[in-house]
Amino acid sequence: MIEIRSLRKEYITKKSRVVGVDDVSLTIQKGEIFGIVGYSGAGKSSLIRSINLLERPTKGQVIIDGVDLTKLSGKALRKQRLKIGMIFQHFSLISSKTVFDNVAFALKAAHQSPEAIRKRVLELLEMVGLSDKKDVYPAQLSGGQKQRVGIARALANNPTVLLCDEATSALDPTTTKAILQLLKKINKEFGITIVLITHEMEVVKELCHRVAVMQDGRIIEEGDVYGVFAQPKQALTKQFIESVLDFELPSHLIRESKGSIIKIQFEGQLASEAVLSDLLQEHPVKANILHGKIEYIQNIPLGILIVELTGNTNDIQAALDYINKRTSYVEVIHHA
Ligand SMILES: Nc1ncnc2c1ncn2[C@@H]1O[C@H](COP(=O)(O)OP(=O)(O)OP(=O)(O)O)[C@@H](O)[C@H]1O
Repeated sequence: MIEIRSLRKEYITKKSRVVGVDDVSLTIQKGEIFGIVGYSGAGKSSLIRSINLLERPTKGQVIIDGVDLTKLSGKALRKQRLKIGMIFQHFSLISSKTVFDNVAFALKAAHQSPEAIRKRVLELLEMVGLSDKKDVYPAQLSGGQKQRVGIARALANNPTVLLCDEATSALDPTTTKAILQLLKKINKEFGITIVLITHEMEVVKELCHRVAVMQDGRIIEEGDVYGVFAQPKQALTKQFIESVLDFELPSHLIRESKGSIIKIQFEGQLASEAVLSDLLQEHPVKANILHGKIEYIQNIPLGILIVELTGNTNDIQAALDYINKRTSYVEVIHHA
């Protein structure tokens, strides 16, 4: 378990004092995949780098499995850090070393025997699907392969925590998916707690169990991923969600509409109920579907339907009341 308590990170520059993280408290459970999302400058890097003390917090505590890292230094800190692996946006591999030696490097730092190192490196390279690349140099690898080496290196000392600093931001969508699948597998098979920072909500949707949204150094919203996607509370969270779930109706559809255009949201098993056909049997309105989709978040469906209702005002109001009762969320986007 990771407990972050009242963490503050200030940077003192020649001209000013910049607050990177402003009083953040967070508990991340063992075995969880926890996403931290925010725009550039929100403080995500400062926060994740404080977890392994790559940045030493100005104030506050970082307690991992009961050990307060902020109280440690020197050898004791280096020993605890072996339990925390980290991967980076630009991979941070050593260009003059082969794939094998890049991974072995992490084990040498932990003073393992050459035989144990060899066995472990081969095991790790097989796990990330790079056994055939062990003797090549980073420059000969694709971005996705480089990140696989980064993952193998990060896992070398059997950490309990893996920190991912924008780990897929430099990769194309297909490679991103493959790396996210690998991270999912690692989390499932080894029960490693994963903390990742990203500016892409799509990554959170694919991978995370819980998410926190950061703005100006603070966490402004936190919750399980399905709940945050289905019912975001803060304006910034809504903006992030829209980047994944939203779409724009062609403006002529809205201009020419003679009824009410509504957005209906169906959560979980409600997504498979025949609400619209029931509605049309019970209410004298017409329903014209303008857009519809079902997203699966953590394998739970979230259905979104945009419908134009036409009929007389009272019937439309009664239809809206009916939909309200049967679904999770309904919003009138436009009234003719
Ligand atoms: N070494 C530093 N010296 C001074 N200010 C810093 C330093 N590192 C970060 N900051 C400042 O701290 C704030 C948070 O930056 P941080 O890099 O943590 O945000 P971020 O959300 O990770 O952004 P990005 O996605 O662009 O990396 C910013 O105002 C940034 O300018």
